[in-house]
Amino acid sequence: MITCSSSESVNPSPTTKTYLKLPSRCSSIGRTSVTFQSCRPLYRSSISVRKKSIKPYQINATAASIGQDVENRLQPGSHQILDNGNSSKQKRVMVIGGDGYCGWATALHLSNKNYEVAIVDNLVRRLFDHQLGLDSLTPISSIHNRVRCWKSLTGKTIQLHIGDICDFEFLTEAFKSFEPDAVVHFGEQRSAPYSMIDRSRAIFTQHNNVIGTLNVLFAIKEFSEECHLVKLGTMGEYGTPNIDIEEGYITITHNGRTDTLPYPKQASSFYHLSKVHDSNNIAFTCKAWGIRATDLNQGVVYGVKTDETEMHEELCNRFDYDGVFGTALNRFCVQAAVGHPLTVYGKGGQTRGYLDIRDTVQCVELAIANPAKRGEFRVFNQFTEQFSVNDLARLVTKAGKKLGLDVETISVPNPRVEAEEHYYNAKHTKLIELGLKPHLLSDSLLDSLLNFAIEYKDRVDVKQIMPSVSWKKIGVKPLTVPA
Ligand SMILES: O=c1ccn([C@@H]2O[C@H](COP(=O)(O)OP(=O)(O)O[C@H]3O[C@H](CS(=O)(=O)O)[C@@H](O)[C@H](O)[C@H]3O)[C@@H](O)[C@H]2O)c(=O)[nH]1
Repeated sequence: MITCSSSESVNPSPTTKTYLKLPSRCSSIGRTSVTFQSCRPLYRSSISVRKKSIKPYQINATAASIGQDVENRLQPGSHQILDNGNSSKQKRVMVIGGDGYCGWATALHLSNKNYEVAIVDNLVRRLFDHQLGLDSLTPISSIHNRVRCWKSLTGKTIQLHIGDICDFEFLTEAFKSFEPDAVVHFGEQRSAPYSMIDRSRAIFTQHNNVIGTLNVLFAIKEFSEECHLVKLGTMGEYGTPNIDIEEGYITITHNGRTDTLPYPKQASSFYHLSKVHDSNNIAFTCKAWGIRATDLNQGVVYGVKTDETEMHEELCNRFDYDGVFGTALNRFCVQAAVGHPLTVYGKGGQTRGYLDIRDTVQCVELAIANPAKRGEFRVFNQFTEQFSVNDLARLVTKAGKKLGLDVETISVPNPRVEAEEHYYNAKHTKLIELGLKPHLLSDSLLDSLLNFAIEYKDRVDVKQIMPSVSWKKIGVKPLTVPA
């Protein structure tokens, strides 16, 4: 049994400085505070915004107590880089959005691989849950307790900088104090339904994502020009064209002339569009300023456990199953566990690239270990297998039957505007060439995901399962959530 010495200290230190930006109500660009005049409060309850001087807060945990189980998972070796060609130091990776689903798993993985890690996060993902009345299937610890627990188990420190990257003053502090060699940027509003709730959420998503990324690009240019940006993009940037999807670029011959051009983008939500805008801004700054960047066009992620999050319950990752943040396969597993019919939207022929969260962390590590060149804008399609929604429903039904679950499927009127039957064939070879060893969706993985959902099924709020956000009905009026 492993004990974690942080578990008694639930509250963060009173000296913690935080700056939380509330969605859509106000935001700041650089030192200029901008208020969206037309944005009214989103919800009936009022939440005050504290806007204070910003100092990164570094957690120092208590002494390590390492059990045998944990020791087995710890990684030997360290990632060294040459410093001015003379001495060497550990590679320093800033994980923006390191408190979220993919970010937390990645921060732990990189720390375990002996990178020096700093998490930058404004904790707004937790605020979305409070505002919308949602919760993770799994109970999750505060970020402060998470990093204390990690330190306690492994002896490794993860720095914590709580603040908003849309605030350039905060980001500057974080960059200057940490001096990253690489920045992994997960710090965006990542739900397509969230971005389609109402006008203010659409604006929040695009402002937060596009301005945040622009600030990161400016910070790299100003303070850390050798730094490699590893940016989480999405396969959704490409849409569902009736031709094969390439990795970022396509060579076209037109009127007798040939060129290699960015692959056409046809995103289908304000969220997915924000990623398209990001890609364009990054590509431009690679050319104009010589930034080195990798855009990881990730597919739909499933799963929850990684080697590191499994080490202790306080390291447990979040697992979303609701109609706003839950993604298809994770949702279907929870639905099967609680006896809710699987919610296939429309005809169910919607096909996407999928990957296990253990491959997300592997892919990010591979991108960091093999950086882009100065001025290069690299694009990798980050998924391992393609499935239609109907395929997923069939797989979960079969796996559920083996566990004695009676799994039904219903066709829900599609709340989105998307093709429900289409051609889909996307390339995904570049990460494999770099050494990715995929965890493909197997019967045993589905069994374990279903068992995981069954273990926590008492925490499921079935009211959150059906989709509630309609692409066509989005309006200008801020939507509130009934109690
Ligand atoms: O209960 C459900 C949930 C989803 N779908 C369908 O499943 C497909 C995927 O939806 P999703 O909610 O699993 O994923 P999506 O909204 O596309 O977004 C997720 O996956 C994206 C990768 S991709 O889909 O664009 O490749 C990431 O960028 C996002 O951050 C992540 O939230 C869609 O056609 C959707 O209509 C259903 O049929 N039933």
